[in-house]
Amino acid sequence: MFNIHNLTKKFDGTAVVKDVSFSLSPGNCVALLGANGAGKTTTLRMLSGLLKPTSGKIEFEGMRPGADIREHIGYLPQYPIFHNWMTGKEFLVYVGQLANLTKANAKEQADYYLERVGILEAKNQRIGKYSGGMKQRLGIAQAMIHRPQMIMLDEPVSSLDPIGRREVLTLMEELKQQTTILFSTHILSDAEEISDSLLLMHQGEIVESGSLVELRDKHQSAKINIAFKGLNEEFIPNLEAISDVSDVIIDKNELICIVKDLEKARQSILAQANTENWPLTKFEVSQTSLEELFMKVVQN
Ligand SMILES: Nc1ncnc2c1ncn2[C@@H]1O[C@H](COP(=O)(O)OP(=O)(O)OP(=O)(O)O)[C@@H](O)[C@H]1O
Repeated sequence: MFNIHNLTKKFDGTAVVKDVSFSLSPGNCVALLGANGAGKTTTLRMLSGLLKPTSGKIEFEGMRPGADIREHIGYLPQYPIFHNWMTGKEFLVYVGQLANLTKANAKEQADYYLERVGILEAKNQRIGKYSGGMKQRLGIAQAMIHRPQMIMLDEPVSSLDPIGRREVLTLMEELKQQTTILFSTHILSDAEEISDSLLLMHQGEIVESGSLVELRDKHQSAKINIAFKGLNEEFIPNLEAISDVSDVIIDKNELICIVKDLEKARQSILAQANTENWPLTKFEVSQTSLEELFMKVVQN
Protein backbone atom coordinates (compact mmCIF):
# COMPACT_ATOMS: atom_id res chain seq x y z
CA MET A 1 0.00 0.00 0.00
CA PHE A 2 1.19 3.47 -0.96
CA ASN A 3 -0.20 6.29 1.17
CA ILE A 4 -0.06 9.96 0.33
CA HIS A 5 -1.00 12.43 3.05
CA ASN A 6 -1.74 16.13 2.49
CA LEU A 7 0.81 16.61 -0.24
CA THR A 8 1.32 20.26 -1.16
CA LYS A 9 3.72 21.95 -3.57
CA LYS A 10 4.20 25.68 -3.78
CA PHE A 11 6.22 27.49 -6.43
CA ASP A 12 7.13 31.06 -5.42
CA GLY A 13 4.47 30.96 -2.72
CA THR A 14 1.70 29.76 -5.06
CA ALA A 15 0.31 26.28 -4.34
CA VAL A 16 -0.04 24.23 -7.53
CA VAL A 17 -0.74 20.98 -5.65
CA LYS A 18 -2.95 21.46 -2.62
CA ASP A 19 -3.41 19.04 0.25
CA VAL A 20 -3.61 15.93 -1.90
CA SER A 21 -4.26 12.65 -0.06
CA PHE A 22 -4.95 9.20 -1.46
CA SER A 23 -3.89 5.57 -1.20
CA LEU A 24 -2.96 3.09 -3.88
CA SER A 25 -3.37 -0.66 -3.37
CA PRO A 26 -1.09 -3.22 -5.01
CA GLY A 27 -2.26 -4.42 -8.39
CA ASN A 28 -4.38 -1.36 -9.16
CA CYS A 29 -4.21 0.72 -12.29
CA VAL A 30 -5.17 4.26 -11.38
CA ALA A 31 -5.58 7.23 -13.70
CA LEU A 32 -4.74 10.71 -12.50
CA LEU A 33 -7.05 12.66 -14.75
CA GLY A 34 -7.05 16.40 -15.21
CA ALA A 35 -6.88 19.21 -17.73
CA ASN A 36 -3.58 20.83 -18.72
CA GLY A 37 -2.06 22.64 -15.77
CA ALA A 38 -4.14 20.76 -13.16
CA GLY A 39 -0.99 19.69 -11.28
CA LYS A 40 -0.59 16.09 -12.46
CA THR A 41 3.10 16.26 -13.43
CA THR A 42 4.00 18.07 -10.23
CA THR A 43 2.20 15.39 -8.20
CA LEU A 44 3.90 12.52 -10.03
CA ARG A 45 7.32 14.14 -9.73
CA MET A 46 6.85 14.44 -5.97
CA LEU A 47 5.63 10.85 -5.68
CA SER A 48 8.59 9.56 -7.65
CA GLY A 49 11.10 11.38 -5.44
CA LEU A 50 12.23 13.91 -8.07
CA LEU A 51 10.67 16.97 -6.50
CA LYS A 52 10.56 17.83 -2.81
CA PRO A 53 7.06 18.51 -1.50
CA THR A 54 6.50 21.78 0.35
CA SER A 55 4.58 19.74 2.91
CA GLY A 56 2.91 16.37 3.27
CA LYS A 57 4.01 12.79 3.59
CA ILE A 58 4.54 9.89 1.18
CA GLU A 59 4.68 6.40 2.70
CA PHE A 60 5.26 3.00 1.25
CA GLU A 61 4.11 0.18 3.48
CA GLY A 62 7.11 -1.90 4.54
CA MET A 63 9.66 0.74 3.50
CA ARG A 64 12.80 0.87 5.66
CA PRO A 65 13.05 4.15 7.60
CA GLY A 66 15.28 6.55 5.64
CA ALA A 67 15.17 4.40 2.47
CA ASP A 68 14.97 6.12 -0.92
CA ILE A 69 11.45 5.93 -2.35
CA ARG A 70 12.96 5.60 -5.84
CA GLU A 71 13.89 1.98 -5.04
CA HIS A 72 10.18 1.20 -4.97
CA ILE A 73 8.97 3.36 -7.83
CA GLY A 74 9.65 3.51 -11.54
CA TYR A 75 8.89 6.73 -13.40
CA LEU A 76 8.38 7.63 -17.03
CA PRO A 77 8.37 11.41 -17.50
CA GLN A 78 6.04 13.16 -19.94
CA TYR A 79 8.97 14.07 -22.18
CA PRO A 80 11.57 11.32 -21.67
CA ILE A 81 15.07 12.00 -22.91
CA PHE A 82 16.68 9.14 -24.78
CA HIS A 83 20.18 8.99 -26.18
CA ASN A 84 19.24 8.41 -29.80
CA TRP A 85 22.70 7.11 -30.65
CA MET A 86 22.38 4.25 -28.17
CA THR A 87 20.62 0.99 -28.95
CA GLY A 88 17.54 0.07 -26.91
CA LYS A 89 19.51 -2.55 -25.02
CA GLU A 90 22.50 -0.28 -24.32
CA PHE A 91 20.11 2.32 -22.95
CA LEU A 92 18.41 -0.13 -20.59
CA VAL A 93 21.72 -1.55 -19.34
CA TYR A 94 22.93 2.01 -18.71
CA VAL A 95 19.74 2.91 -16.80
CA GLY A 96 19.88 -0.38 -14.87
CA GLN A 97 23.42 0.38 -13.72
CA LEU A 98 22.32 3.87 -12.64
CA ALA A 99 19.70 2.08 -10.53
CA ASN A 100 22.51 0.14 -8.82
CA LEU A 101 22.16 -3.15 -10.69
CA THR A 102 25.39 -4.97 -11.51
CA LYS A 103 26.28 -4.94 -15.22
CA ALA A 104 25.43 -8.63 -15.57
CA ASN A 105 22.09 -8.18 -13.81
CA ALA A 106 21.31 -5.05 -15.82
CA LYS A 107 21.90 -7.00 -19.07
CA GLU A 108 19.64 -9.79 -17.89
CA GLN A 109 16.90 -7.39 -16.82
CA ALA A 110 17.26 -5.43 -20.06
CA ASP A 111 16.58 -8.54 -22.15
CA TYR A 112 13.68 -9.52 -19.92
CA TYR A 113 12.00 -6.11 -20.15
CA LEU A 114 12.73 -5.62 -23.86
CA GLU A 115 10.82 -8.81 -24.40
CA ARG A 116 8.14 -7.85 -21.86
CA VAL A 117 7.35 -4.56 -23.64
CA GLY A 118 7.52 -6.19 -27.07
CA ILE A 119 10.63 -4.63 -28.62
CA LEU A 120 13.20 -7.41 -28.15
CA GLU A 121 13.70 -7.69 -31.92
CA ALA A 122 14.73 -4.04 -32.07
CA LYS A 123 17.17 -4.27 -29.13
CA ASN A 124 20.25 -3.67 -31.29
CA GLN A 125 18.72 -0.83 -33.31
CA ARG A 126 19.58 2.75 -32.45
CA ILE A 127 16.78 4.49 -30.49
CA GLY A 128 16.80 7.26 -33.09
CA LYS A 129 15.23 4.75 -35.48
CA TYR A 130 12.41 3.77 -33.09
CA SER A 131 8.80 4.87 -33.69
CA GLY A 132 7.06 6.98 -31.02
CA GLY A 133 5.26 3.90 -29.68
CA MET A 134 8.52 1.93 -29.47
CA LYS A 135 10.20 4.79 -27.62
CA GLN A 136 7.39 4.90 -25.08
CA ARG A 137 7.62 1.13 -24.66
CA LEU A 138 11.35 1.49 -24.07
CA GLY A 139 10.52 4.24 -21.57
CA ILE A 140 8.21 1.87 -19.71
CA ALA A 141 10.93 -0.82 -19.70
CA GLN A 142 13.32 1.82 -18.30
CA ALA A 143 10.84 2.58 -15.50
CA MET A 144 10.63 -1.12 -14.61
CA ILE A 145 14.28 -2.16 -14.90
CA HIS A 146 14.92 -2.18 -11.14
CA ARG A 147 11.68 -4.14 -10.53
CA PRO A 148 9.84 -1.47 -8.56
CA GLN A 149 6.54 -2.22 -6.81
CA MET A 150 4.86 0.55 -8.72
CA ILE A 151 5.32 2.50 -11.93
CA MET A 152 4.21 6.05 -12.61
CA LEU A 153 3.72 7.12 -16.18
CA ASP A 154 3.19 10.78 -17.02
CA GLU A 155 0.88 11.16 -20.03
CA PRO A 156 2.24 7.94 -21.57
CA VAL A 157 0.14 8.11 -24.73
CA SER A 158 -0.65 11.76 -25.32
CA SER A 159 2.17 12.47 -27.76
CA LEU A 160 1.59 9.33 -29.85
CA ASP A 161 -0.21 8.76 -33.14
CA PRO A 162 -3.21 6.35 -33.09
CA ILE A 163 -1.02 3.30 -33.77
CA GLY A 164 1.46 4.20 -31.03
CA ARG A 165 -1.39 4.93 -28.61
CA ARG A 166 -2.93 1.54 -29.24
CA GLU A 167 0.45 -0.22 -28.75
CA VAL A 168 1.11 1.50 -25.43
CA LEU A 169 -2.46 1.15 -24.09
CA THR A 170 -2.38 -2.57 -24.90
CA LEU A 171 0.97 -2.92 -23.13
CA MET A 172 -0.35 -1.09 -20.06
CA GLU A 173 -3.39 -3.36 -20.07
CA GLU A 174 -1.02 -6.36 -19.90
CA LEU A 175 1.35 -4.86 -17.33
CA LYS A 176 -1.38 -3.93 -14.92
CA GLN A 177 -1.93 -7.64 -14.25
CA GLN A 178 1.45 -7.69 -12.42
CA THR A 179 2.37 -4.13 -11.51
CA THR A 180 0.66 -1.26 -9.77
CA ILE A 181 0.34 1.59 -12.26
CA LEU A 182 -0.43 5.24 -11.67
CA PHE A 183 -0.62 7.22 -14.90
CA SER A 184 -1.68 10.72 -15.73
CA THR A 185 -3.81 11.72 -18.65
CA HIS A 186 -6.06 14.52 -19.79
CA ILE A 187 -8.07 12.12 -21.96
CA LEU A 188 -10.99 10.52 -20.20
CA SER A 189 -11.43 7.70 -22.69
CA ASP A 190 -7.84 6.50 -22.03
CA ALA A 191 -8.55 6.54 -18.31
CA GLU A 192 -11.82 4.68 -18.83
CA GLU A 193 -10.21 2.12 -21.07
CA ILE A 194 -7.46 0.84 -18.82
CA SER A 195 -7.79 2.13 -15.28
CA ASP A 196 -9.67 0.52 -12.42
CA SER A 197 -10.12 3.81 -10.64
CA LEU A 198 -9.77 7.53 -11.18
CA LEU A 199 -8.34 10.46 -9.29
CA LEU A 200 -9.80 13.59 -10.83
CA MET A 201 -7.55 16.60 -10.37
CA HIS A 202 -8.54 20.21 -10.85
CA GLN A 203 -6.49 23.29 -9.98
CA GLY A 204 -4.14 21.29 -7.77
CA GLU A 205 -6.81 19.40 -5.83
CA ILE A 206 -8.26 15.92 -6.03
CA VAL A 207 -11.91 16.78 -6.54
CA GLU A 208 -13.26 13.28 -7.12
CA SER A 209 -11.97 9.76 -6.73
CA GLY A 210 -13.22 6.21 -6.88
CA SER A 211 -13.67 3.25 -9.15
CA LEU A 212 -15.20 3.84 -12.56
CA VAL A 213 -18.33 2.01 -11.46
CA GLU A 214 -18.67 4.05 -8.27
CA LEU A 215 -18.18 7.32 -10.09
CA ARG A 216 -20.63 6.39 -12.82
CA ASP A 217 -23.27 5.45 -10.24
CA LYS A 218 -22.67 8.52 -8.15
CA HIS A 219 -22.80 11.00 -10.99
CA GLN A 220 -25.27 9.48 -13.33
CA SER A 221 -28.30 11.69 -13.62
CA ALA A 222 -30.81 12.63 -16.24
CA LYS A 223 -29.83 15.27 -18.79
CA ILE A 224 -31.30 17.08 -21.73
CA ASN A 225 -29.04 18.01 -24.61
CA ILE A 226 -30.22 21.15 -26.34
CA ALA A 227 -28.98 23.06 -29.35
CA PHE A 228 -30.19 26.30 -30.84
CA LYS A 229 -29.96 27.91 -34.22
CA GLY A 230 -27.33 30.60 -33.59
CA LEU A 231 -25.27 30.91 -30.43
CA ASN A 232 -26.04 28.27 -27.80
CA GLU A 233 -24.32 30.31 -25.08
CA GLU A 234 -26.97 33.08 -25.30
CA PHE A 235 -29.53 30.71 -23.83
CA ILE A 236 -27.51 29.61 -20.80
CA PRO A 237 -29.07 32.18 -18.40
CA ASN A 238 -32.60 31.17 -19.49
CA LEU A 239 -31.86 27.50 -18.91
CA GLU A 240 -30.09 28.11 -15.60
CA ALA A 241 -33.14 30.03 -14.39
CA ILE A 242 -35.37 26.96 -14.78
CA SER A 243 -35.76 25.46 -11.31
CA ASP A 244 -35.40 21.80 -12.30
CA VAL A 245 -32.18 22.41 -14.20
CA SER A 246 -29.28 21.97 -11.75
CA ASP A 247 -26.39 22.64 -14.13
CA VAL A 248 -25.70 23.71 -17.70
CA ILE A 249 -22.52 22.42 -19.34
CA ILE A 250 -21.19 23.77 -22.63
CA ASP A 251 -20.30 20.96 -25.00
CA LYS A 252 -19.09 21.09 -28.61
CA ASN A 253 -22.26 22.11 -30.44
CA GLU A 254 -24.82 21.91 -27.70
CA LEU A 255 -25.70 22.65 -24.11
CA ILE A 256 -26.13 19.83 -21.63
CA CYS A 257 -28.72 20.51 -18.95
CA ILE A 258 -28.33 18.28 -15.90
CA VAL A 259 -31.80 18.00 -14.43
CA LYS A 260 -33.26 17.07 -11.07
CA ASP A 261 -36.70 15.90 -12.16
CA LEU A 262 -36.63 14.91 -15.79
CA GLU A 263 -40.35 15.20 -16.49
CA LYS A 264 -40.75 18.59 -14.80
CA ALA A 265 -37.60 19.95 -16.46
CA ARG A 266 -38.69 18.70 -19.87
CA GLN A 267 -42.07 20.38 -19.51
CA SER A 268 -40.63 23.64 -18.18
CA ILE A 269 -38.02 23.92 -20.93
CA LEU A 270 -40.47 23.12 -23.70
CA ALA A 271 -43.09 25.51 -22.28
CA GLN A 272 -40.56 28.33 -22.16
CA ALA A 273 -39.22 27.46 -25.60
CA ASN A 274 -42.78 27.66 -26.90
CA THR A 275 -43.66 30.95 -25.19
CA GLU A 276 -40.43 32.64 -26.20
CA ASN A 277 -40.19 31.00 -29.58
CA TRP A 278 -36.68 29.59 -29.02
CA PRO A 279 -34.97 28.45 -32.25
CA LEU A 280 -34.42 24.85 -31.02
CA THR A 281 -32.57 22.52 -33.36
CA LYS A 282 -32.03 19.68 -30.89
CA PHE A 283 -33.79 18.42 -27.77
CA GLU A 284 -32.65 15.02 -26.56
CA VAL A 285 -33.16 13.26 -23.25
CA SER A 286 -30.59 10.79 -21.90
CA GLN A 287 -28.23 10.01 -18.97
CA THR A 288 -25.02 11.80 -18.06
CA SER A 289 -21.66 10.11 -18.65
CA LEU A 290 -18.34 10.38 -16.87
CA GLU A 291 -17.28 12.69 -19.66
CA GLU A 292 -19.82 15.23 -18.51
CA LEU A 293 -18.62 14.94 -14.93
CA PHE A 294 -15.12 15.69 -16.22
CA MET A 295 -16.34 18.62 -18.33
CA LYS A 296 -18.30 20.01 -15.40
CA VAL A 297 -15.25 19.87 -13.15
CA VAL A 298 -12.84 21.42 -15.63
CA GLN A 299 -15.22 24.21 -16.65
CA ASN A 300 -15.69 25.41 -13.05
N1 LIG B 1 8.96 24.57 -11.74
C1 LIG B 1 7.84 25.29 -11.76
N2 LIG B 1 7.84 26.59 -11.40
C2 LIG B 1 6.71 27.32 -11.39
N3 LIG B 1 5.48 26.85 -11.75
C3 LIG B 1 5.41 25.57 -12.10
C4 LIG B 1 6.57 24.72 -12.15
N4 LIG B 1 6.17 23.47 -12.54
C5 LIG B 1 4.85 23.56 -12.76
N5 LIG B 1 4.38 24.80 -12.50
C6 LIG B 1 2.99 25.27 -12.61
O1 LIG B 1 2.19 24.37 -11.87
C7 LIG B 1 0.93 24.18 -12.49
C8 LIG B 1 0.70 22.70 -12.66
O2 LIG B 1 1.62 22.19 -13.63
P1 LIG B 1 1.74 20.64 -13.97
O3 LIG B 1 2.77 20.50 -15.03
O4 LIG B 1 1.90 19.88 -12.71
O5 LIG B 1 0.30 20.34 -14.57
P2 LIG B 1 -0.22 19.14 -15.45
O6 LIG B 1 -1.56 18.78 -14.90
O7 LIG B 1 0.79 18.06 -15.50
O8 LIG B 1 -0.39 19.80 -16.86
P3 LIG B 1 0.14 19.34 -18.31
O9 LIG B 1 -0.76 18.23 -18.72
O10 LIG B 1 -0.04 20.57 -19.11
O11 LIG B 1 1.57 18.93 -18.12
C9 LIG B 1 0.97 24.94 -13.80
O12 LIG B 1 0.30 26.17 -13.61
C10 LIG B 1 2.45 25.16 -14.03
O13 LIG B 1 2.68 26.34 -14.74
